[in-house]
Amino acid sequence: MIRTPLRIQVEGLDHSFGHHQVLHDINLDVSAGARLGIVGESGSGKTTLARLLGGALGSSAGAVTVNSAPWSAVRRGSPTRRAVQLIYQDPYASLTPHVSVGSAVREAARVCRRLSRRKARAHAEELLASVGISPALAGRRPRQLSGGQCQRVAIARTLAADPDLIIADEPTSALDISVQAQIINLLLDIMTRRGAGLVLVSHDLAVIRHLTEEVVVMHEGRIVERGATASVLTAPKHPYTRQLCDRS
Ligand SMILES: Nc1ncnc2c1ncn2[C@@H]1O[C@H](COP(=O)(O)OP(=O)(O)OP(=O)(O)O)[C@@H](O)[C@H]1O
Repeated sequence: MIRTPLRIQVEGLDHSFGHHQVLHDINLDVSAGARLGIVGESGSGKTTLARLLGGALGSSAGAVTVNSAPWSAVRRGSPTRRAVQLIYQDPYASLTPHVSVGSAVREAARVCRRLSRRKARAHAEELLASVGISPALAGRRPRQLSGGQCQRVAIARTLAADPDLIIADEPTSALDISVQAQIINLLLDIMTRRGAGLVLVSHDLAVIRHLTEEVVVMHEGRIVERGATASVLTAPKHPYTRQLCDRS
């Protein structure tokens, strides 16, 4: 299938929850090959921005567009919607509790790739194997797996959609240190082997340095600094970025 090159544009985005304005005048351009990090202290608006970028949260008309259309105009299940996949901090939250992990990945493969049930089953097994989940675990429900295993399943399900861009919000922060590196390496492998782009929200500047080429620094709902990851993190210009780097 030939796809339109993906481009998400954010222009003058403000966002409020009730009377609380949490994002102020955000401007950002993200395309399929992006490797963009979003950093900032807790409450600075990173998750909100990630969800708006991925169309998981509605924005004021026209402030966030995907291939020039507002997310609200992009149909569920459409190729554009599938091209952008979100991975959340809590791996259990992104899976349905009573559905076995094998079924979750199989169903995603069936719907996203329009496969027959038989082919979807085989494809789901391949995807689970590719993230290191053995077929013996496919019948388990999310809570019968560890957090790390569950995050792998969430990634396998994301891969079923063959995304151009993965938006990952703190994908390792709920996991044991020993498992974090495995998930990071998995994301790196997906980017290099499948050519998917990544928008990564993380508190961990070492991870941001490892996985991204550009970074935006958020403070109190505004982007206060942006640029090549290596230069922003090595020679931060904004005082807030300096503080962030000093603390890590
Ligand atoms: N659904 C919501 N309803 C009301 N307020 C919200 C909602 N989601 C987020 N907020 C508020 O918006 C602000 C930004 O939150 P957000 O989760 O985007 O920050 P963050 O930088 O991702 O923080 P963290 O690093 O702790 O996850 C916070 O003040 C938060 O309390």
